[in-house]
Amino acid sequence: MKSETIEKNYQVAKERYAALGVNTDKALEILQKAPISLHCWQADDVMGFERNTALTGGIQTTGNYPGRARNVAEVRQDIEKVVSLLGGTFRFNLHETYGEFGDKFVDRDQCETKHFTGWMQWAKENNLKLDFNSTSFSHPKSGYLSLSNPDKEIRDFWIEHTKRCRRIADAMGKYQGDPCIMNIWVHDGSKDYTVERSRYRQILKNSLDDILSEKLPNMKTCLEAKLFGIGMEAYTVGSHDFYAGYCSKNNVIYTLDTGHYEPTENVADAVSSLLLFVPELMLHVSRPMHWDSDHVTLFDDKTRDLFAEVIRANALNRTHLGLDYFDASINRIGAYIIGVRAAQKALLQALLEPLPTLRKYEDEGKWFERLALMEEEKTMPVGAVYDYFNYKNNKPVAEEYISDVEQYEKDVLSKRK
Ligand SMILES: C[C@H](O)[C@H](O)[C@@H](O)C(=O)CO
Ligand SMILES: [Mn+2]
Repeated sequence: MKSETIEKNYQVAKERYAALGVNTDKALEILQKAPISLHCWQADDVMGFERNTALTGGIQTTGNYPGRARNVAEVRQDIEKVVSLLGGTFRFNLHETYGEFGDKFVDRDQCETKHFTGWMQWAKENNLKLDFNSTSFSHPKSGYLSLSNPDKEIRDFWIEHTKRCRRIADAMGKYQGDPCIMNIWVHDGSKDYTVERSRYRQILKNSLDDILSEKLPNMKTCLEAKLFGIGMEAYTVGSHDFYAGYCSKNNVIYTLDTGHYEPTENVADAVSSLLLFVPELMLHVSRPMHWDSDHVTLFDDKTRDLFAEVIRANALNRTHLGLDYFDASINRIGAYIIGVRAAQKALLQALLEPLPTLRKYEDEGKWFERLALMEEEKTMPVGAVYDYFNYKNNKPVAEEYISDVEQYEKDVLSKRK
């Protein structure tokens, strides 16, 4: 798009929003600084680099599009490409299985900071802050139960793993001068009706109490709830109720993954409730289709609602923004960019909402006026403001990035056999 067109469109949009009392320049400043945590696992279909094991834990990638990153160097190369095509601020979200373990096999209860120093240096060089995740899936000891396993030996193995991951996250946070956000998601659950629901939840609670008893100043832990997994349809130990209770009681960050709730539930509605009782939220923005299928995040109603709720609750400074999907059926670099841009557009649209007017209408019981303005908002020129954001960042505007992604596929991804 021509520079003059982008600037002209922005001026028109700016005036249109200003007429509603909204300052587009201010919204762009906030968008620029709002960090989005890029999940490492879209690059390689959640395989990691520990050893060649199948993906387990009730999650699944589908598709066999060529160009999957096969090693640490390729993930870095891909993420550098992704970031080069995006405006804004980014973090990078690593799973433990993406460590640099060398030739010797390092089991999960043996992981150490030294396996991640290469990532720490790379992140610094690329102006990224790291986030981290313990990894309980895709391991011979994963089974159906990890931290909630009645078998002490298996449970202790996962407790040790998770404690070590927290220490690694702490070292990352110290190195980068900014807390590393460490997510704990365990797949624990059961395919069929379960009698001892209470017992496993009691065990999970005890394991978490033990894990979280260590005070680590440079990291923050968050706990991710889930409704069900593949092969774990009947019961998930770490359900929403479990973690909402645990996080509220223990002042722990709750991870809200948009793919982890009943399909007709409005996940956005959880934001304002949870934030009354937990210190912060971590978002895993995903797109479930029929089930927790982890399709690429889009600028759809659910994503827009989610970001609108964060802004309406005045909670951007208490919300960590992350993505979580893994689509192996399309170009993976393109998948990252579509998802990030969708999240940024949703955040921008939320920042451009004429909130004082809407609040006033609501207070005065003017519900027709409230509904009318919310309806008009949908077709306001948010696209022109977002184009200007990318243009100002010297990044591809609108669909221009498609050809960059195609070129990278030709030059790099297609050569990975
Ligand atoms: C790979 C991630 O840990 C995983 O996607 C988790 O966050 C999740 O959402 C599991 O369904
Ligand atoms: Mn998730």
